[in-house]
Amino acid sequence: MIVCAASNNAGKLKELRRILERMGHEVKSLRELGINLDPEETGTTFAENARIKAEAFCKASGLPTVADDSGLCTDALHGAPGVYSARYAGHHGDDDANNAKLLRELTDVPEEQRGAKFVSAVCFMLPNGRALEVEGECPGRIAFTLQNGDYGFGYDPLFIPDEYGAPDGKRPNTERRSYAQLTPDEKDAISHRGRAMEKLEAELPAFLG
Ligand SMILES: O=c1nc[nH]c2c1ncn2[C@H]1C[C@H](O)[C@@H](COP(=O)(O)OP(=O)(O)OP(=O)(O)O)O1
Ligand SMILES: [Mg+2]
Repeated sequence: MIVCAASNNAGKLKELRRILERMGHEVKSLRELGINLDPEETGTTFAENARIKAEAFCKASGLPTVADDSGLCTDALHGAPGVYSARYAGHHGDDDANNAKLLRELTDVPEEQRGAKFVSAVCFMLPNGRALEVEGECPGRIAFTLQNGDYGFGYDPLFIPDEYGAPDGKRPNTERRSYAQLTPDEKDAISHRGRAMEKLEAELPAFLG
């Protein structure tokens, strides 16, 4: 089917597009649809915010719409930045400032207390208002310095997933590669978003009836 991938974040959009295309859908971005809208994310949970975005963009596009609300939750900061991940350093979507702030907040936190997880809530909404909501998580750790790679966006250079995808399944991340140092396939197989979309794919046939 033709699906609106509803994100104003270029890095996230790229991931949603490739996963949805792998699922066999035709993807339209907000830009391709001429939709210039940034709904206020007033929810207190990832799921609430995903639904707010899915609803707004589904209305605007008239297409089945996929929205994702996601973020990084750290143990040492009791779940922060969480739903505030995009605006952690104050200015929405300033990845460099957000990464710098996270490193600063965790300056004296030792390795064994640097556990974290990435969370993605995905809401798939039909123009008739029915919605399918799923969530995915990826456990990992926060690095001590930026580990930039050939890929990634947002907090990717600071997140070390516990495992990553390999052709023969998943393998433990003993090399401590960051999300930014994984190929798209290696990331999608274990990422919060990849896992949420895996659930969506599994539940979609029954939902559509
Ligand atoms: O795989 C990821 N790798 C790195 N960083 C990530 C990832 N997934 C979410 N993130 C970060 C980006 C942003 O700081 C926040 C999401 O905020 P979130 O409101 O869901 O997205 P957004 O405002 O960037 O775009 P939009 O709402 O239009 O989809 O978490
Ligand atoms: Mg947002």
